[in-house]
Amino acid sequence: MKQEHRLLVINPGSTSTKIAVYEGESPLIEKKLEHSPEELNKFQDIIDQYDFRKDSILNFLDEQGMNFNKLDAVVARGGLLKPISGGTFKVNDLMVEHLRQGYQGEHASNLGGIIAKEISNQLDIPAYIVDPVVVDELQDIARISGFEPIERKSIFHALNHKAVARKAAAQLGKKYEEANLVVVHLGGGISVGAHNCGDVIDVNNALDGEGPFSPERSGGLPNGDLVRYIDEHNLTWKELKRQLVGNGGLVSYLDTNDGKKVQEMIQSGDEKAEKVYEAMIYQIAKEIGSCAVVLKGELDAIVLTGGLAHDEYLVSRMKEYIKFLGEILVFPGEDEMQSLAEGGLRVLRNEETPKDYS
Ligand SMILES: Nc1ncnc2c1ncn2[C@@H]1O[C@H](COP(=O)(O)OP(=O)(O)OP(=O)(O)O)[C@@H](O)[C@H]1O
Ligand SMILES: CCCC(=O)O
Repeated sequence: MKQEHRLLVINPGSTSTKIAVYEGESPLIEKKLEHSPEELNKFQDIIDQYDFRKDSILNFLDEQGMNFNKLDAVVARGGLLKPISGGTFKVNDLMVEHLRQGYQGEHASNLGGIIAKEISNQLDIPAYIVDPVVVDELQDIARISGFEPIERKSIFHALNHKAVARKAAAQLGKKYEEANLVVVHLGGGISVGAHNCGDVIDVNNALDGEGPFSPERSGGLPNGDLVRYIDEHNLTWKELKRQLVGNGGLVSYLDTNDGKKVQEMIQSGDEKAEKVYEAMIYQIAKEIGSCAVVLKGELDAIVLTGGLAHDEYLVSRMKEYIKFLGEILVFPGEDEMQSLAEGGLRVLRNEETPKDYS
């Protein structure tokens, strides 16, 4: 009988590192290693977490009695590289260099490709990344910001967007390449993308202050007031990022990034929590409306996904705003580990040629 390919899958997120071992499409081991703020705050920059994250992964796999020699590849979630098209990329030295330097900035997923490459080098097997956060399929007009020195960028939860969009299209009896969808990833960050026949032609840069606020991100802010705030507080770029990206949004107003906690606050009559949560839903709904306009109203469905899509209160409040736009499909949570494994398998099975990062 033909042996299925075995893959190690690594997905470093802002507060956790998800690990899995797949045999074909089936997970043999799955683990989410949670990292407390106390653990992570010890590190100045995300890249400084490299040894800590790698050791956490290797220690866990050792505890599981993992036989590394049976692996065929390591697949990881990739980070803030140069803008690239979607698909599976082989991790090469240039990619590792760009992930280390944070070519387009800092993000936990920068660590994915670097750790994957190191483990794969030791085992003499390939390392891949799939649909990294810099997948760029923007239509040209969407690149224009309104101020010439600054161009809009595509930075979003591409892996989950693409995976869920394919599922939604299948549910609608269409190929992804034939469907028009507005996909809404509701995680620690929130990205809302207009998917036009297989390409994400416009999306808010979820990491860099575009679009709605989210559990951890401020989203777009009034420019003038932001500049005054930086000036008054004498902030460096790094200090500002720390406030707006990790400590913006719900964290800034309610001191938590946890949607379930916010729900508890609302249920116990906390009026501020209710108002702020409603404002987040309102901003997301506005962004969905923008994407519906980008698609000129010709959309097959709006697709809600990510952790917050588990929250029935949020989903029903959201529907009040957007139901006039058409069908709404909900895929709570994310399927990133499975999507990473599938991206690696397509290459190992010679169904797809891995792309070269150059
Ligand atoms: N049942 C639920 N009710 C309300 N909120 C929930 C529920 N389950 C998860 N969440 C919230 O979803 C958010 C996290 O979503 P998710 O796990 O998709 O994000 P992440 O992976 O941490 O970050 P990102 O997706 O931005 O990379 C948190 O605010 C979490 O509390
Ligand atoms: C995936 C990039 C956007 C974010 O982390 O919010």
